[in-house]
Amino acid sequence: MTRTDHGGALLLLRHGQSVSNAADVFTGWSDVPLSELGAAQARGAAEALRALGMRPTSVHTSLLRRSISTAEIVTHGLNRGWVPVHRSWRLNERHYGALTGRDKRAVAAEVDAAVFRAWRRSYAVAPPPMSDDDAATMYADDRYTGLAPGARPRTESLADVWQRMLPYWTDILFPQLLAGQTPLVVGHGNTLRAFVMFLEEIGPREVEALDIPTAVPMRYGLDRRGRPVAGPAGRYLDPAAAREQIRVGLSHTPAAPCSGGTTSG
Ligand SMILES: O=C(O)[C@@H](CO)OP(=O)(O)O
Repeated sequence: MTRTDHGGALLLLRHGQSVSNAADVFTGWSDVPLSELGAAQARGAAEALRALGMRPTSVHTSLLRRSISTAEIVTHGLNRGWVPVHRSWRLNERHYGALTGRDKRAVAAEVDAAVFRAWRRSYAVAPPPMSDDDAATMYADDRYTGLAPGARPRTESLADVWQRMLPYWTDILFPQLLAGQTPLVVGHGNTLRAFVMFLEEIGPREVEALDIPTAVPMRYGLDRRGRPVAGPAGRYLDPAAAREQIRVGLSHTPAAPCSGGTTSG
């Protein structure tokens, strides 16, 4: 694979608001649709990318419909519905274990605030695992038949998320970037936290304060060493839109740490 002079650019986008985000429910691998606001946010993301002249050459989604729908809205909004699409369970949201489908405020009322925060935002701590029955239902879904039984998560920490995303970066995204392409990854709040942690070499403590707003595009170019770097304005193509999302998000679940500006999405 030949590397171009400038390398490619990686575009990252969290899906638009889902109905579970709107209801403040732990989502993880549950497959919920976009809310009306989420679909409008996806149209806005397409508009932002078009205004800034961003032209993705491939699109990468999880197997979850909030990622797939957002990607469809964005590519059609850019008049680039023809670009190759790759989908992988490796890009799924972090598996939220036994918290999946539970009301965030109800869980916050049951456990110590530090435990709740560690489940949501720490690097190393995973929430309690999903029950056998719930896992059996989840993995009866056709989309997961390719996943070896031993590789079907019952819960995941952010560290686990990065481990299962790493082959996708190494085998699919990085070669595309070295070839000068512009892959667009339409991901999830916690998978994109793991991506940003890796790309910006953020440490486990610092990542606790990192949150990713819905449908605000981010861009990383490649430096001369092939290391991805954020542009002069930082990771967000529209920092003002990111700040607005963060401000709105702070009215949700009272668990997000405040330093660095976070949102529950
Ligand atoms: O529920 C989820 O899967 C995630 C993102 O939507 O929530 P949180 O922001 O609490 O990690």
